[in-house]
Amino acid sequence: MSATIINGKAIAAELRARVAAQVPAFRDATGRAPGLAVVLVGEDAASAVYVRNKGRATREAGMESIEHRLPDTTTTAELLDLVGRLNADPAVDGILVQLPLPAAVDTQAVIEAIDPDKDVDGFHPVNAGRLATGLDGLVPCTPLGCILLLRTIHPHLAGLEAVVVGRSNIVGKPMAQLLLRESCTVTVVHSRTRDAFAHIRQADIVVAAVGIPGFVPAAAIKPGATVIDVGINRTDTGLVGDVDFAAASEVAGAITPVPGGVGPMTIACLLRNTLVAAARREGVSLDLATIDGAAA
Ligand SMILES: NC(=O)C1=CN([C@@H]2O[C@H](COP(=O)(O)OP(=O)(O)OC[C@H]3O[C@@H](n4cnc5c(N)ncnc54)[C@H](OP(=O)(O)O)[C@@H]3O)[C@@H](O)[C@H]2O)C=CC1
Ligand SMILES: Nc1nc(=O)c2c([nH]1)NC[C@@H]1CN(c3ccc(C(=O)N[C@@H](CCC(=O)O)C(=O)O)cc3)C=[N+]21
Repeated sequence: MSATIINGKAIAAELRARVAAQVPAFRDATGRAPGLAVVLVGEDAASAVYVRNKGRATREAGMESIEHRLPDTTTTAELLDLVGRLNADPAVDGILVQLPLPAAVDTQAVIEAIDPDKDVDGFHPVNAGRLATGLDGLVPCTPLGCILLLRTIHPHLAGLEAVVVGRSNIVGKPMAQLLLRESCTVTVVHSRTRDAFAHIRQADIVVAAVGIPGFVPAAAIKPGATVIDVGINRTDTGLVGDVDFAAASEVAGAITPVPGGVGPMTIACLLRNTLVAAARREGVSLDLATIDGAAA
């Protein structure tokens, strides 16, 4: 069997277009564009590429991109000061501090300093708590992008068995919360799980966010399952995911490629979250079901 390849690049382009289509109404209502501030500390080459891509996508959607590039000697105090100024700036609707930060910086303090209503990454404990308790908030971009990809295959996710591989605060845990919100039966496996593959083999939906190239083998996938590969691993042979794509695509029912799967959705969801944050701050109403493509 040959799996459906889920075209994240195309689905992300559609989401970006739906977000961009809402920007003129926001401008008319408020007299300004939604603004996204991105903070990049240090010279990490991969981070610089993402930040450049985010800036371009933001401008293409008709939003304002505000980039702050700081040296890798930047202190926690300096970052807290910058975040404080961005919190107070009425032209800034979204704040993203690119991770990882240099080891000397107190990352948690920086995340907690961001105004939760401008936290377009959804990493602030207030937004994690809102997600866990069913309140409206800002949801992490990568897991949200995974849900939107899953919906293209499964219009109804309720009742499906989902296994999330990885339990990080930025991917695995919020992914599990979102799948639970969709009424999936959710299992989270991690490095201390006794037999991760035994769990994965039961899953209708596998979301792999491990950071190990090809960690999930074809033998661990239930025939026909939907596989979402979050992994972005740079190897000698190029960018690869956490799933053995070539073999897994012979077993799965549907699978995301790397590149061209989850990555582009992360950026599209960042624009979506910036629009959502801007609209909530200004009291402008939005039809989220239409933007997310979930309208009947
Ligand atoms: N496409 C995108 O937009 C994004 C992609 N990524 C990519 O996703 C991947 C994961 O990222 P992130 O969540 O930040 O990574 P982390 O390193 O923070 O988390 C990795 C998780 O994998 C688990 N793990 C490690 N080894 C095993 C194992 N042998 N068996 C089972 N579980 C294991 C860890 O378990 P434990 O907790 O026990 O240590 C941990 O929970 C990376 O490749 C990253 O580059 C990340 C963000 C966005
Ligand atoms: N505060 C913060 N928020 C993040 O969301 C965040 C972060 N820090 N740090 C790093 C990770 C990683 N991440 C990606 C975004 C886009 C692609 C992406 O567009 N990938 C393309 C390929 C890009 C390439 O070729 O390098 C693809 O998969 O097709 C990948 C990874 C966001 N992250």
